[in-house]
Amino acid sequence: MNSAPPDGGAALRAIGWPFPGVPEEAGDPAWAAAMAAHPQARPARVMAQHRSGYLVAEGPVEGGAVESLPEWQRPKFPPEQRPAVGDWVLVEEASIVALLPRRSVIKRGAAGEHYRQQVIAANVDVVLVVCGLDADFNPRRIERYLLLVRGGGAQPVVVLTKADRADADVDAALAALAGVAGADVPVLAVDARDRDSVAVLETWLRPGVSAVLVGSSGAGKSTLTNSLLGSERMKTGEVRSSDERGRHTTTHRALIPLPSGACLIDTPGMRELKPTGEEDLAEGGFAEVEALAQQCRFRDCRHEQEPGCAVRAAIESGALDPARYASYLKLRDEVGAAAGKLAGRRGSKRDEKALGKAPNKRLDDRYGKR
Ligand SMILES: Nc1nc2c(ncn2[C@@H]2O[C@H](COP(=O)(O)OP(=O)(O)OP(=O)(O)O)[C@@H](O)[C@H]2O)c(=O)[nH]1
Ligand SMILES: [Zn+2]
Repeated sequence: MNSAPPDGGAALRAIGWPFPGVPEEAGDPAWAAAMAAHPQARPARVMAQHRSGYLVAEGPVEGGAVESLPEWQRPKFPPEQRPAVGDWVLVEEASIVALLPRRSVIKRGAAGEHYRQQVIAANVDVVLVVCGLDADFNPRRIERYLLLVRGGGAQPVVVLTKADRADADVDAALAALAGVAGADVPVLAVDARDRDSVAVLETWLRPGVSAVLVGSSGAGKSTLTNSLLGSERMKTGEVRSSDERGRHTTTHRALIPLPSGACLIDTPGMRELKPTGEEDLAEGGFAEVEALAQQCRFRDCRHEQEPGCAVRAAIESGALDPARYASYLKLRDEVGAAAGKLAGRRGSKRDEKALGKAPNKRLDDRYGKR
């Protein structure tokens, strides 16, 4: 049995431990099994990479450096399987002994010399997609964020800031997003500077929830964070020191406990989301465009000059917004290009003939030959 922490798990809960109660009551069979296999270990949450190891937290105040599992340091170990910010690990002494299975993940495609996937954050329950109701308001950008965060297992919530501004047209924005966000994505308009106004978000920020903010520069993410923190605000910059062995003094920028009981994960990677190639345009918010394409007379219709094209007909009748369709095409190409690189990488790793062609063919079927 894992030893119960003296506070019954409250410290872990403040940094997003997803279950009420003490750790050995982990409400997830895979987690419970991993914990049973390491009875001396304590759960901790990854805040950052740290030299060859990681900085982890066991509560809202302290963080410490721990050693990584040796296999994670092998150059060929798949980077997306190494711990990332938000991952839960089991720690014994000052070493990680296990990574608890991810409940959700936000990844991005990273093009370099070799195509890779990067895990930006793990175990994120809620993604707040922040966009200002000023000149920055852009349904296309929101559409893009929704596509990139869906599929990873997190719930997106669109937060329209600057609703208090004289030039904000809340009704027009909600109308523009009606076909974009879908019934499963809440859209809320707030004054991010006002604590009472942002309180509507607390429905999604309950204890045990881990949330991240995405949105372009100036959208109001820091303002929103400070309002959600309310009177706790000062704690974010607080530095505590500790003499315990193996402990380092650190601030808790990566995991920010909120008074509502949720935990905000703040990591720079959230600023640059790019398709991984695994996104699904139908599930990612473009179901109606994909459904239209199914109705074209020709299965390989390019929606250009072909007769019987349902997509063009919908644009002409006003049923499909041409800007949304243009955005769909652009994202489809981006996802398709990333998917091609992903398939190429997977193919080159195994038998080119056996596996390399199959994913490419599947992608051609889905997205057309490019
Ligand atoms: N009137 C009004 N101003 C807001 C609101 N939200 C943010 N602002 C202002 O917009 C500016 C940018 O807000 P930030 O919170 O710094 O934006 P950010 O998303 O954190 O920007 P980066 O740190 O560059 O990513 C600041 O001057 C805020 O005061 C709002 O709801 N209403
Ligand atoms: Zn067509």
